[in-house]
Amino acid sequence: MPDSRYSDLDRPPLSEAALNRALVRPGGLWTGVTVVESTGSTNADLARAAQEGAAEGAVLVAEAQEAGRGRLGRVWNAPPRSGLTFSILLRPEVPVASQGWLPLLYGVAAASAVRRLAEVDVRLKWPNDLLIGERKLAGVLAERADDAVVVGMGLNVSLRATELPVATATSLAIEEAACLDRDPLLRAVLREVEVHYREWTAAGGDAEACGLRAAYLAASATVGRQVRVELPGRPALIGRASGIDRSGCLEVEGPDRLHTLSAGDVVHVRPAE
Ligand SMILES: O=C(O)CCCC[C@@H]1SC[C@@H]2NC(=O)N[C@@H]21
Repeated sequence: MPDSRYSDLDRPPLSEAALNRALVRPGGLWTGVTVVESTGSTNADLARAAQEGAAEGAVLVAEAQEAGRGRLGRVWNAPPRSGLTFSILLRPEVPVASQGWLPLLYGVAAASAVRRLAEVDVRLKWPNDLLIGERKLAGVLAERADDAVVVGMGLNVSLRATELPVATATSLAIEEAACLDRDPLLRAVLREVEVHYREWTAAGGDAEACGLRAAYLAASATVGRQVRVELPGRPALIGRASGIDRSGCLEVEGPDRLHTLSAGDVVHVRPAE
């Protein structure tokens, strides 16, 4: 049954011109925002552009995605204009060992922007899922393209309960958030990413020195919790998430020893205390 609280009027298109006016400025990180009606994957498109030599700071937004890519080989699809699906192209000049912080940085920035604008309590499931309670509001996928990194985000804005890809997801509309307007949400996320990225690169990628590690721990819903981590090609690990190391890896106190994980799918197995 259609949900009478929503109509297509709640899903106005994004204006490329307005976004460029708001975000692109001399000396700023963002060099241009492109809005397309539909594409396969904004991450794949920007990865191709990166390989062809595109400069840092390109932003690509799609009103609809037909083959959106998620972490660990999953898909990310949403009805047109019901969310934000966009990618950015970065060329971080920091040591490779520190680059694992980039997806976490993005999570911290996006969570802070959404929290402020939408007035919802967003926390981070490692590495960078945005959660409200235990429900997923947004996901972030960082992919290497030669020496560039493409970071894409999918944020559920006006999805109705019947449109959620999985029952464990949520949207700003379902959470009765203070803002369902995609334009200010997108601007806020990109501005916050720029601030954190500038601080992190100025600190040579040292997440401790620029306060990123502390900001991540403050936003984390995972550290301190009992977790099950599904690991690619290995049995799942059950233990207590105890910290984040210097490279952004998750530390889990397992039954045998301390494990340091650079990838994996975390499940919070007990409610937060
Ligand atoms: O699995 C996740 O949680 C990450 C989802 C990331 C989806 C976004 S949508 C925009 C960008 N383009 C893609 O193909 N994927 C990312």
